[in-house]
Amino acid sequence: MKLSEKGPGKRPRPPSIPKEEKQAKRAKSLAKVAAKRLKKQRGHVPEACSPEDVRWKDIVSLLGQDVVNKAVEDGIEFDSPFPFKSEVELEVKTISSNGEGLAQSCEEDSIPWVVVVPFCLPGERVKCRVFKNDRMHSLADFIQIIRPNTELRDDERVKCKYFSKCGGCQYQMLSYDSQLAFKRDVVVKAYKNYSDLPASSIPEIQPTIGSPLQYGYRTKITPHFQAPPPKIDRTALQAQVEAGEKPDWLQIGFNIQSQNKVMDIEECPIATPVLNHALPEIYQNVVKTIHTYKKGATLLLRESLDTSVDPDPQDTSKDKQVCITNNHASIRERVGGFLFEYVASSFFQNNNAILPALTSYVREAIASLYPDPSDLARPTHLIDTYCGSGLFAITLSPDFSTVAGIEISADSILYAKHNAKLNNITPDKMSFRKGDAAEIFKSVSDFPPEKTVMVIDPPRKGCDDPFIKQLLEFRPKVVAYVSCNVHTQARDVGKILGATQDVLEGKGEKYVLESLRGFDLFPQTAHVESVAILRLV
Ligand SMILES: C[S@@+](CC[C@H](N)C(=O)[O-])C[C@H]1O[C@@H](n2cnc3c(N)ncnc32)[C@H](O)[C@@H]1O
Repeated sequence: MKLSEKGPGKRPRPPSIPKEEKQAKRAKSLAKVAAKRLKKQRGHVPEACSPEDVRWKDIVSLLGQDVVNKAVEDGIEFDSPFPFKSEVELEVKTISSNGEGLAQSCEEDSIPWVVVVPFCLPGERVKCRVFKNDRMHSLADFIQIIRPNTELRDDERVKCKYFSKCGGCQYQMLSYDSQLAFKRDVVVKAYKNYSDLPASSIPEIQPTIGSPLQYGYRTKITPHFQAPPPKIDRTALQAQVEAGEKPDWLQIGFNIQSQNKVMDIEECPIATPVLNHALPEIYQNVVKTIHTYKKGATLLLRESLDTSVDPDPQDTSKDKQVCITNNHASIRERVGGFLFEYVASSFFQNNNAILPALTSYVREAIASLYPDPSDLARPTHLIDTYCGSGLFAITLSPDFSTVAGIEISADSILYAKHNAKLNNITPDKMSFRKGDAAEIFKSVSDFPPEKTVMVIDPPRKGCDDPFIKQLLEFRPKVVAYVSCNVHTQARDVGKILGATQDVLEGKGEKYVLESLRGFDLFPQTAHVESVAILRLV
């Protein structure tokens, strides 16, 4: 009989695979995936100064270089004692520069291995779930504190209801003084691990300067969300959201810790009150229109002074803070006695409260190198590389006769020129140009290097070699290096000081690191801004 003759619903079913066989097949395919992943890992070397690399240096320091070398020699550096998804209780030994706990088993015969667990502190016993194994360490999700470090931890300090789920702020259980002390250690370790400088070349690292606001300080947040699932019935979705119902799959907020998955956020305690006030309406607008989105999107909420009021650097009486969501709109803010405007999508520091302290510190740290105002060696010229919309060029300008800035973003350069005007600084004193930072050396031939200060404030990846090479050829008298990534800063400062012998040999000059200190632009998180002052002597 032909199959078609059997009629509908009469087709012979394929013989069902026994359960054990199915399980064995699945285990085999999982093992294949794990082996493939391991193969990839073995060849994977984290990029220098990346968070993985910074963590690896902390792991090596905890295990000891000899122990790591021995494990590599024995070929066991990927032999994790913790299977995927295993739940374990461990002792937290220290905290990494990324702000995660580095934990170990306390069994005497345990093999040397570190488990990286967020939201826990040195001296604590923590329960966690391993989700990834890597070279001599595992990454784990935090489950619970079994034994707290009562000297450091006070969970009453935690102000965010998403703490330990959202990937944002790891340090809320700490006192603010402890946060600042941890951040000082990050600067110390960065210079030890990345500068390649002898300890004698690194000055005593000064205490981290705290932010006047420890919550409610972030002037910019960027919640995001994913598009509707591809096969969803959009008409039904529209009816659902128009009826005021939010679909379960729609999450608008920030990423869950260690996951590439968004979680709903109704408020963010580190964001300013103005942004938190505006968030619910913006959130609801996305819910109501989600059926129109083909792709996911990132929202922008940025605090600004009301730009419909005429700008006045001195008069603050008409100041009114508003929330801007349009990427192309102008943002306005004050820093000390100066006014700044910039396009909403461009870079500007996100903690306005600490900016007067940061910019004054850089200004005073430079001035303190020449305490006598009549000193003829006092620098008169300033170059602000990576200048954005002119923050350092403008706030430091009262101490200099001539100022130049360079920046890759055309928008930021337009605004830097506008900001000079806004603050009554004339174009014969201050000029800005668009270009790669290294291009600046072509246009400052009339700047006397021995009277020039150079501010460097690059993105997280730091400076590239052509820039450092030209800096060493130009030889500005003072370099103020401001950075949101102290590891690349340490690497670059190491190159500037270390190259001195080769490049400046015969000229009787060398750069010295005069001072180094962190600024807390990012309270409740593990991030630290670092300011290094270098002088050619
Ligand atoms: C950390 S921000 C500092 C901006 C400014 N100093 C401030 O504090 O507002 C770094 C800036 O460098 C700019 N940038 C990135 N790569 C650059 C390059 N190769 N040359 C010049 N500027 C660059 C970015 O557009 C950004 O404005």
